[in-house]
Amino acid sequence: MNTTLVFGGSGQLGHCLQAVANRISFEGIIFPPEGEANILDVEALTILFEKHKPAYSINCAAYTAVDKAEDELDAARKVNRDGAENLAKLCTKFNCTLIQISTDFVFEGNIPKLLNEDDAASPISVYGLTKLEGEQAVTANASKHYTIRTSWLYSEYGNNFVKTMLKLGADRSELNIIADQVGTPTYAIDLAGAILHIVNNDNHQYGIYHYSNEGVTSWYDFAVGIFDIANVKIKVNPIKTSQYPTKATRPKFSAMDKSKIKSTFNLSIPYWRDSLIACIKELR
Ligand SMILES: NC(=O)C1=CN([C@@H]2O[C@H](COP(=O)(O)OP(=O)(O)OC[C@H]3O[C@@H](n4cnc5c(N)ncnc54)[C@H](OP(=O)(O)O)[C@@H]3O)[C@@H](O)[C@H]2O)C=CC1
Ligand SMILES: Cc1cn([C@H]2C[C@H](O)[C@@H](COP(=O)(O)OP(=O)(O)O[C@H]3O[C@@H](C)C(=O)[C@@H](O)[C@H]3O)O2)c(=O)[nH]c1=O
Repeated sequence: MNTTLVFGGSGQLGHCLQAVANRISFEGIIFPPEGEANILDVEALTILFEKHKPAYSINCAAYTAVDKAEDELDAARKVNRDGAENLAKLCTKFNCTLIQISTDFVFEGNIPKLLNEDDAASPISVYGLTKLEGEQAVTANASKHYTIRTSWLYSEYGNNFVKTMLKLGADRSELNIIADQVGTPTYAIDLAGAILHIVNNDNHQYGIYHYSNEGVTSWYDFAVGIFDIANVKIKVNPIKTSQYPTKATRPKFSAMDKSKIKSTFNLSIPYWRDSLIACIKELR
């Protein structure tokens, strides 16, 4: 039986992988505690690889605080680039396939079209830059890798936009939400299912893939959908990016084309609103 090691298992996607692996009785998946699986600690990682001899490693570990990263380039780069590079080198040494998770924020997002894997990445934030450097480190150092770019993750676990909206909706009567940033929300449970599907149906077509839910929306329409589905009465005002100043600049348009992952792995992807309904049902 193959062993799969998950790094960053205590984060949002890590929790979703645990939930889906349990649900589908996925065998041989291990979630080592962060104390034993710090992706910056090559010695500890080597011990783990020697012990478990994994066929797959899934890297969910990341520095994900987008605004904070603007003041913490070194800290973000350490985890997002150096950590990914450490895992890539060990995977090559131990003949393991690395599944690296990346982001739509590697794109500048100035062209209103569905982005595919060959479109040029040109990040406009420190977080996006360090995630792109992580992708490049993986491509350069892992002989077998699937690098999956995803976007706007949410779930019942960790911190995310859906939970923030529900929290704010409980004690505010009005909210201003940016309407001129467009992309696709992704239920992290769906992504976790897709990752385990790839492990189960590995056809060695290594490289970069895009995965989000289907459809395109703005943060404003996403928020309206959240309150509508959760039956929360609140006034939501559409605003421009310039009316909601943040440290990091975010792409205006970062919806991705998923044709490659769907055809390569025979995957079907749920529409974003259907998955949002499923998540809110879990949350309630
Ligand atoms: N969240 C989102 O909207 C999106 C996320 N992504 C990508 O998806 C992946 C998963 O994101 P998500 O689960 O939401 O992120 P989280 O921030 O929820 O989880 C990241 C996890 O990584 C852990 N971590 C940080 N540094 C290290 C380290 N040195 N060694 C081991 N673990 C570490 C964190 O632990 P601790 O909390 O203790 O620091 C945390 O548990 C990331 O690669 C992210 O860049 C892509 C698009 C959208
Ligand atoms: C809370 C709030 C946010 N917003 C806007 C700010 C921002 O443009 C957008 C989302 O804000 P958040 O800070 O929740 O999301 P953010 O952390 O920017 O989300 C990103 O995280 C990283 C990790 C990724 O990889 C990306 O794909 C993306 O999911 O909503 C409002 O307009 N009004 C509000 O009240």
